[in-house]
Amino acid sequence: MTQPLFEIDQVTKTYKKGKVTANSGISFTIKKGEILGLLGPNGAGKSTLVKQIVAHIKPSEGEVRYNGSNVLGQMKKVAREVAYYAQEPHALTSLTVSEAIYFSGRLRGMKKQAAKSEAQQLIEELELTEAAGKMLKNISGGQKRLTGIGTTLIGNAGVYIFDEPTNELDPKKRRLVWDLIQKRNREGATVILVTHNILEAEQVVDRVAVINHGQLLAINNVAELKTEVDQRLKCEITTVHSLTHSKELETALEQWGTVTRLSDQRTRVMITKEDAPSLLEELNTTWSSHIQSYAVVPPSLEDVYFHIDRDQEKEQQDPSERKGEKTYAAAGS
Ligand SMILES: Nc1ncnc2c1ncn2[C@@H]1O[C@H](COP(=O)(O)OP(=O)(O)OP(=O)(O)O)[C@@H](O)[C@H]1O
Repeated sequence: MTQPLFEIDQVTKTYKKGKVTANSGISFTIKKGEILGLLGPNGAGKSTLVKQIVAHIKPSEGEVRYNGSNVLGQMKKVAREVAYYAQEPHALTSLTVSEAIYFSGRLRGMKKQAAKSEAQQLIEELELTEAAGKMLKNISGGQKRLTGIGTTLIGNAGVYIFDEPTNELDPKKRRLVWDLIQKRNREGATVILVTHNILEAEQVVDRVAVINHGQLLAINNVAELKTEVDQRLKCEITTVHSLTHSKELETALEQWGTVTRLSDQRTRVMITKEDAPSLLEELNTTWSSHIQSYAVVPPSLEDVYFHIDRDQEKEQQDPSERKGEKTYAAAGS
């Protein structure tokens, strides 16, 4: 078996003499060349985990190994080979955009000329040309983020860790950033991505680790996670009038599966894949004058996330509901 790139082994971090637990007993591996998403709500312990991975935080217990050795024993190598985009804004506010990107390349061991030309290329790719000569303290929040992306991408690190890279960016810039991250991954880089933006993450990640209350709740590829949650499809229907005035339609929909009213005129029916064609035919014939539009959608990563989160909330409320048989967390896979 090929050795994983990172092994996160029973990692725990506590603060305030053990009173605050940022994470607890987390174990999983990261494969070379994959894009792994870390999902979880605010305060879940995601940033703490990535800081442990890049050796910025020493675990209270357990260890993180990079290519088989503890990251704490090879901090210079890790700093050179693992580019980390932190959530906190850039500290070097008196540098210009191009200086910040150029010097990051130099710190990663690049020769002057190579750093200069790659910085120039990244400035163009990130559409920062107009801001290139301005100091970081004088540019917008979004431009600061893009500069941070540039300082992370320069120098072909091999591993990129991004903590919320698309915060504060407009939709066009977000797309630009995802494209650049995916391009690096196609060239062989490993990417770890912390994000709240599940819909965007779904487009780019190979596997997802779901974290909450400092614990790893699930790790698997998106398709597998989805089948573990619910194999039914969602049929979302917009009616011409409120469903309150179409009792017959509501009763008819209830024959197909669980009906949820999303708003006055929007309704969701959970249906099996096999039933979908017949339901659509009925909507098109019997109910066509009642219906404005409909769409059949498979479960999304967002559904997976809320499903897992709901399970954990239940377990915390009532430990007797602990679901020993749940097999989301394929730790070490
Ligand atoms: N230096 C610290 N001292 C005390 N508690 C801390 C410290 N850093 C983090 N914590 C606590 O550890 C927990 C996990 O924090 P962390 O920043 O890892 O979460 P996160 O998932 O990255 O959250 P967000 O999505 O909001 O950035 C939180 O309860 C946080 O308050």
